[in-house]
Amino acid sequence: MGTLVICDHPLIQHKITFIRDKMTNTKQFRELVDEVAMLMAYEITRDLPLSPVRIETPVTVTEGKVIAGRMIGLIPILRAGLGMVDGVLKIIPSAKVGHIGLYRDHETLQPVEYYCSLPSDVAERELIVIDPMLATGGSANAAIDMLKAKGCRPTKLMCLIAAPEGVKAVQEKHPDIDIYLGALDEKLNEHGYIVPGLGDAGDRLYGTK
Ligand SMILES: O=P(O)(O)OC[C@H]1O[C@H](OP(=O)(O)OP(=O)(O)O)[C@H](O)[C@@H]1O
Ligand SMILES: O=c1cc[nH]c(=O)[nH]1
Ligand SMILES: [Mg+2]
Repeated sequence: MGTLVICDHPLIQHKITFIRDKMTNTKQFRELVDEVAMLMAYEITRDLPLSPVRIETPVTVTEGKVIAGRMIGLIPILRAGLGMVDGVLKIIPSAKVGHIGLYRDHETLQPVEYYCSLPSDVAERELIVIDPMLATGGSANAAIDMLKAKGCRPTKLMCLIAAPEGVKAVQEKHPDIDIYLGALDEKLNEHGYIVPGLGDAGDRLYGTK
């Protein structure tokens, strides 16, 4: 089973509280999501391998450590996943970005695919799937399915807020994936929304409702 990491650093908890607040406007919401994504990237990169390098300080020659060149790809699920990409890229600037377009049918809650564009060397990269919301888990599972079907190597799923139902669904279907969350909420409501959640992440990011 992949690991489940709740990134509950006080800064992340503080910012998620304002992200949840319905009085937070679109501009503030976007900025906060960007900041939390950046802070979560710190935790997500904790296992990056290092290699030694000899450098010269103004005082002496010494051995430092640098990231050992692991190739990473970020796969935001459109639309809402886009809101977290720039924050992660601030920490992992060499990552390439592929996009998967999925929307959740409002009646059936099933994900519907409408776009897929991946970097040419995607199969050589370790992929992090990004979406602020993990509700039923249908969208995340569909994105991971699509990547695996193309011979790619998704290893991590990064979400701002999840419902226990979504975590369980991904763990059952893709036990090889490590899940990183900013918060694990209580439940889904009868409309498939996370409670307490933050409402519709895409609409709040882009002001579409
Ligand atoms: O776990 P699930 O039950 O699949 O729900 C989560 C999905 O729902 C939202 O996308 P939405 O369908 O609202 O599309 P949008 O990002 O374009 O708003 C969210 O960003 C996830 O992709
Ligand atoms: O609570 C939810 C569930 C799915 N998608 C969202 O944007 N919010
Ligand atoms: Mg939406």
